[in-house]
Parts: sequence; C-alpha cells; structure tokens
Amino acid sequence: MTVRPEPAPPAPSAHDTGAPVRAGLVLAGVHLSHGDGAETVRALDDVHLTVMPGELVAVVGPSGAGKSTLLAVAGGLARPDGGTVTVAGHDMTAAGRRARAALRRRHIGFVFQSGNLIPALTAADQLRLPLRFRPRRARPGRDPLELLAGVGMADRSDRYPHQLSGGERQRVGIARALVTEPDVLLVDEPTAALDRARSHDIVRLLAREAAQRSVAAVMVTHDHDVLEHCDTVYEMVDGRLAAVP
Ligand SMILES: Nc1ncnc2c1ncn2[C@@H]1O[C@H](COP(=O)(O)OP(=O)(O)OP(=O)(O)O)[C@@H](O)[C@H]1O
Repeated sequence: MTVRPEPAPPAPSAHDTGAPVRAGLVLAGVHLSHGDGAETVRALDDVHLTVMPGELVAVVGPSGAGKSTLLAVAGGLARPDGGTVTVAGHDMTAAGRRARAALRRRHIGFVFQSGNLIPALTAADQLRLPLRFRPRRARPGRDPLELLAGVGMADRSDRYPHQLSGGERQRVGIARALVTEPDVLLVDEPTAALDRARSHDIVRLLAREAAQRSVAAVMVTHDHDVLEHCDTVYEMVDGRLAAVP
C-alpha cells in the first residue's frame, strides 16, 4: 500500500507511446449539501480526488462522513452544488440528466454491498442484462462466461443468487459491473457481509481487475484489514477527503 499526498500528481506518461495517460476519474473542488436551513449537512466539502486507470483507491471514514455521497456524485447519480466530476475525460457535471445517464452506462460500473443481484436471473444472465441495455457507441463488452470464469465462477454460471454464497454473489456483482468494460468502478462496502478470508479474496480480485483492465476503481469500506490491497487510502471526515499519512 502506498499513500500519496493530495492533490494527486500529474498524469504519468504511457511507457510505450509517451502519450499522457488520462485520469479515469477526477473530482475537483466538489461541494454538496443535503437539506436546507438549520438542517443543512455539508456532505462533501471541497473534495479533490484523482484516480488513474489501473488504480484501486480506498475511502475510509466514520459513519455519516460523506462516503456514500462521494460515490453517488462520482457516479453521476447526484449532482454536486459546485466543482466538477470528470469521467474518462467527460465532464459529468456539465451534462444534462439524459447525457449523464448515458455517460454513466458507458463509463461506470457499480458494485454494491451484497451484490444486489436480480433474484430471477442466473449468474450468466445477470451479466447479459447490462450488455443488452448498453448505449450506442458503448464498447462491445466482455464475454459473460469468460468473465465469470475469470472471477472463479465458471461452474456456477447457471445458478440463481439464492444458490450462491455471499462471497460468490459478490463475485457475480463485480463481474456484472465489469462486463460493459467501464473506465471507472465504484464499489460500496464490498466486504460488509463477508468473513475475513472472503474479504481479502474480494478486494484482491478488485485490485487485479482494476490493474489488468486499466479501470480507475474507488472502494468505500469500513474494513481496515483489506487496505493492504489498495494503491492509495483516503480518509473522509465531515465531508472532507484527505490522504492517510
Ligand atoms: N438525502 C439526504 N438528505 C439529508 N441528509 C442526508 C441525505 N443523504 C445523506 N445525508 C447526510 O449527509 C451526511 C453524509 O452521508 P453519507 O451517507 O454520505 O455518509 P457515509 O459516510 O456514507 O455514512 P455510512 O458509513 O454510515 O454509510 C450524513 O450526515 C447524512 O445524514
């Protein structure tokens, strides 16, 4: 695990071409408040974050610090009050609602706490669904069965969620998020329902996929055990994000 001071350094050059590598995700001066009047909560307070392709960033912090809000804004699910969010070079904050939804489907994969799978679909069909609904000009996507094999689920591709363990459901959830070949992966507490060994397996898998597929990945977690697999760790406190010294 390496810890990097904030703000992130300039993009490095690609070894083979000398071309600059474009950041997968950039949040610059992002603010967001919930509620109004005396009830206002500043959930994000001047947040800066740069995640390069291939990098797995962890965000830790106390309950209510703003971590889920950070993922919602990074994923274009919520619009910040100020600042910009850029995904694979596209300014999400400048885009209208429909354009933002298209950018989200084209460039972003989400992984949720417990997999969030659809009960009536087999593991393979969980992956086929987002491929069917991908927007025009999106990448063709990965082969669902190959991808399931890659996450250790080759012999369970025809199982339904209730026939899978918590760790297996999470593997399917990760594969589903990756099947559309996103530039950015946003991961919310992936180990919350898992034991220690499974938790390490899942975060190792996330780090491997991010590195091999040049995905910029952000994982929110309360699980300090798994931080060793992450490239950079940030802490969020009262809406402010800081690199962990
Ligand atoms: N829709 C909302 N309306 C009003 N306040 C909200 C809303 N969503 C979140 N908040 C408040 O914003 C702050 C940040 O919430 P957020 O869910 O981002 O925290 P978190 O760090 O993800 O917490 P946890 O670790 O418990 O999931 C909290 O004070 C929360 O109560």
